[in-house]
This record gives sequence, structure tokens and C-alpha cells, in this order.
Amino acid sequence: MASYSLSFISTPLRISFSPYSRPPHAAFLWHPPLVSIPRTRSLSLALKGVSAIGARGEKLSCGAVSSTGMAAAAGKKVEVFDSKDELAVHLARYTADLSDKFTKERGAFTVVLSGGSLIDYLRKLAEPPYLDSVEWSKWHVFWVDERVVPKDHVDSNYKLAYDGFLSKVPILPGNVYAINDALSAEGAADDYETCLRHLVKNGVIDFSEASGLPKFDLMLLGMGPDGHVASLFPGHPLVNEKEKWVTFIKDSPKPPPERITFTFPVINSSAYIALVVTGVGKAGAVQKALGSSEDSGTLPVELVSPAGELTWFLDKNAASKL
Ligand SMILES: O=C(O)[C@H](O)[C@@H](O)[C@H](O)[C@H](O)COP(=O)(O)O
Repeated sequence: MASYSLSFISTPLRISFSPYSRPPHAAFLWHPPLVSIPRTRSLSLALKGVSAIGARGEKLSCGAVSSTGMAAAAGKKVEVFDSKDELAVHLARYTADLSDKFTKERGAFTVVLSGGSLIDYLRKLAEPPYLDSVEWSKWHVFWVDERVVPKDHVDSNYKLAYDGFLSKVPILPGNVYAINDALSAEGAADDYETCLRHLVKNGVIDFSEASGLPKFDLMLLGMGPDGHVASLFPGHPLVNEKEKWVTFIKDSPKPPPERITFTFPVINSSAYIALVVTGVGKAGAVQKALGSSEDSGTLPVELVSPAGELTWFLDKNAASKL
């Protein structure tokens, strides 16, 4: 069993456990006497989570405490930030730490992006100190889902990422793997899967012998208010796809309708997943996934359960129902 030191990050009430790069599913020892925190509603939630899990003897990743809340669950870490800016600061450090780790370990860092607000939360990576310290030439960038539109279309996730992030950091253009936008949705999904298989074969993307699936180093996911992740929507049969690595949808409830998307087996084969979720409109789905909720049924986000480590990055609005 390993233990982790507690360190104050920004306010006296925020505690995190370092390093981020500890082994997935490492055990966690809770040392209440080391810290003195007022017994708030959120802290008692946190302690309930920790002791319940400890009582079952399960292995835990650590949780994080903030002035707005904490949750801890097996294999999951939940961080709640007072502001979106603070979230962006910590997401940059988390990503840069993983970039260092994988660059040293494998000589490459495979990062999977989603669309939506996530791209804006990567903005601090394009600023000092990360702009100069990250080994950008080792990055290989993919999309967990993409809208089947031209790359210069306003709906393109490639365009969103290029304008908001990729154009601001020195990632090699040849290491950015966009879909072939000249193909149909089905053709683009097949083509993207072929590209992934090639990159697994030549060692750029890690491979899980156990599952026979690609193992991306870091997947950065957003979540919709309905609990969708990637382009895997509640009640849609694609949620259950087990064979393909990449598939397509032509009736996406979120426009535009035609998209390609990674499937859950590939998503869950990742070494690290960050779920970045902000805004009160997502508080219900966050509550369903992490708190107590009367709702039956399973949201797609609840199926995110990586072989490696899952960290939720929430702002206090998204965490307001926890
Ligand atoms: O292409 C897409 O539509 C996205 O990849 C999608 O899965 C997104 O990540 C969520 O809808 C969250 O988006 P927001 O963070 O903007 O709400």
C-alpha cells in the first residue's frame, strides 16, 4: 500500500495528492489528523466516500478537497474548482505532468481531444511556463469524436482545436491526426480506425495486450448536459458498440447530425482520462454519475471507466448538486 503526501495548492481548504503520475489504482491512505478542515457539508460527503470505500477494502485513488466540494470513489478522482480559470490552471499542470511522464517513458505522448468547451480550458498550456517547457514535438493529437464537415467549417472540432489551441503551440503538423473530411461518415470512421491501427503497429499509440485495444496516454473528454461523451448519446445503440474502434452516427441529437466517434472499449482502454465539466446545466448529470440520484438508467458518462485513472475536473456550478 502506498501513501501520498497532502499539499496545499491555492487556498487553505484545497488539498491535492501528488504526484499525478502515480500508478493507476494505487492505494490511498487517509490521514485526517494531518489536516484541519471545518466540517462542511462537502467535507462530510467526502469523508463518507472515503470511509465507505475503505470499509469494503477496495483500492482507491485519492480524492481532492476544495472549498466547494470533494468526492472520492474507486479508480476515480474528483476535483472541484471555484472558477473556470482555476480549473484551466490545474488542467494545464495535469496535462503537462502527463506529457513529461509519457515522453520519458515511451518517447511519445498520445492525446485525444473532444470538441466543445474543453478546448478553451486548455488555454493555459499555450502560455508560460508550459509553452516552453512541454516537449510539444512528442505530442500526437487525435479526436475522440469529429463532426463530418470540412476542416474549415464552423462546426469542425479540428477547426475549434486548431484555432483555440493547436495553432498556439509547436506541435508538429504531421502529428495531428484529423479525419478525412472528403469521405462519408462511414468512410471517415473506417479511415480513422485504419490510421489508428497503423499507429499502433508502428508504436506511436500504445497497445493493451490484455484487451487487444489501443491505449491512449490521455483522453480529454467533455460531457453534454444529457450525459453524453464523445458522440455516444443516451439511448443510442452506439453506446453498446463492442467490435469497432471508431464508428459513425448519422442521427446525432446534438447538431450536426453526422459524426465519427471512438467507442467505449477504446475510450476505456486509456491510461488516463480527464472529464472536464462546467456549468450548472450539467449539475444533474454530474449528480447522477457521482452523487446520489433517484434516476434509473445509465448515462453514457457513467460508462467511462478506464483501465487507468479517471479524473473529473468540475467547476463549482457543475458540482452544485453533489
Ligand atoms: O463534438 C462534440 O460535440 C463534442 O466532442 C462533445 O462530446 C462535447 O465534448 C460535449 O458535448 C461537451 O461540450 P461542451 O463542453 O461544449 O458542453
